[in-house]
Amino acid sequence: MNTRAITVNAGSNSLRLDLVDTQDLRVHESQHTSTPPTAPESLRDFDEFLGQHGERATTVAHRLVHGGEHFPQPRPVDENTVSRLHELEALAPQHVPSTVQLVQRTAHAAPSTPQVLCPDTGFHHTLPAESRLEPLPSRWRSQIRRYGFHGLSYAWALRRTSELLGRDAERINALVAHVGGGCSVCAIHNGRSVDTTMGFTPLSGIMMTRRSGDLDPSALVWLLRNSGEDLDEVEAALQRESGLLGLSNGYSDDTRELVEAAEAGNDTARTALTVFCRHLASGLAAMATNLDSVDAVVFTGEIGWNQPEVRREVCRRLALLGVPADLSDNRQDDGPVSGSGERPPVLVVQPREEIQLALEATRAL
Ligand SMILES: Nc1ncnc2c1ncn2[C@@H]1O[C@H](COP(=O)(O)OP(=O)(O)O)[C@@H](O)[C@H]1O
Ligand SMILES: CC(=O)OP(=O)(O)O
Ligand SMILES: [Mg+2]
Repeated sequence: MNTRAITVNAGSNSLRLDLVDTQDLRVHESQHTSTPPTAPESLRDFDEFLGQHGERATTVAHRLVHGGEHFPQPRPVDENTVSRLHELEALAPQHVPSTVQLVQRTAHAAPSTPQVLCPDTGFHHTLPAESRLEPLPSRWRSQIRRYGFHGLSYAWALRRTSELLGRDAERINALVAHVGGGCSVCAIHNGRSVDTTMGFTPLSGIMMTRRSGDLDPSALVWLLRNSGEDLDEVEAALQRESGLLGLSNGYSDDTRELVEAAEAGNDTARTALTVFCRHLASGLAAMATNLDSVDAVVFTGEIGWNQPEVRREVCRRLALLGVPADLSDNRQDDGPVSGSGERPPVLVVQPREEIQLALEATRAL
């Protein structure tokens, strides 16, 4: 029986395509392109991958970064999908327009293969009202609420944490940091998301590699009134020229380059990293206020997985919560980087959104 799903992860700066066996969860083929998903190079790789595997795949599973109100859970693509997705484009302008294009391209390349949209917001459907509400007048609150993102990554990290601790997911309390191109932190209580730092859109919460994260709302008003830049220019700067890239004066959005520069004496790079770690630690400390115990602190996402200097600095700042900071370097596999017997353990989990996508899409069909 054919059990292979194509997974499409249109990130802000990259396109990840994988062919995943939904039974043994092995990845058979991968194509990762480091240009935005609708750049010519990414589209060429997409067409080639779909051409090779599209007709024989059981499904094409797309990561939908913002599910909004229309797509609370994974759902097969139908004739209304594209018009509904258009309504979400403004909420995640770096992600949803790419997904629209890739859904349409798939329908063209593999018309008989069912497509499924898997929302990154889905994992957070358990957020209680106190974490969903924004303190705004009632006339705005029906539109503006907190959603939460990186849900595919959190769902996978929870599954792995459960396997590593040998405890049912429903009995796990954890603080999880997804640190990649976009960054957020999530509090998991008894296996459910109860709070997270990203709210209405993926521009919010803690600072990221290129995105600002939260900003004093008055700063935005001030910029629009006084900076001489128009609305689109201000938005583009917050989405693409801020975060690590902005703080390092355009030097890099990549923590590997910034760590190297900081070690060679570049103070601007060091400051950018310090602010980044402060944001992550503050996010984790804030999320801890939702829990009465913590079974594990988990780092995932590309940076969470492969940047030990960031993990150490973040954990050093969490000493008051009893989080160990004497951590080992990178691992080849998922597991603890804290010493044996230290509590709560600090775990690293390789981001595997493609496996979670394949699992969720198969369930939705
Ligand atoms: N230490 C790092 N390792 C890998 N990627 C990093 C690192 N530091 C920063 N990055 C950035 O994170 C991105 C990878 O994260 P990912 O979430 O997969 O990307 P995207 O934002 O496209 O979804 C890369 O584009 C890179 O710019
Ligand atoms: C939601 C989000 O920030 O996604 P990414 O990290 O892929 O940019
Ligand atoms: Mg990503």
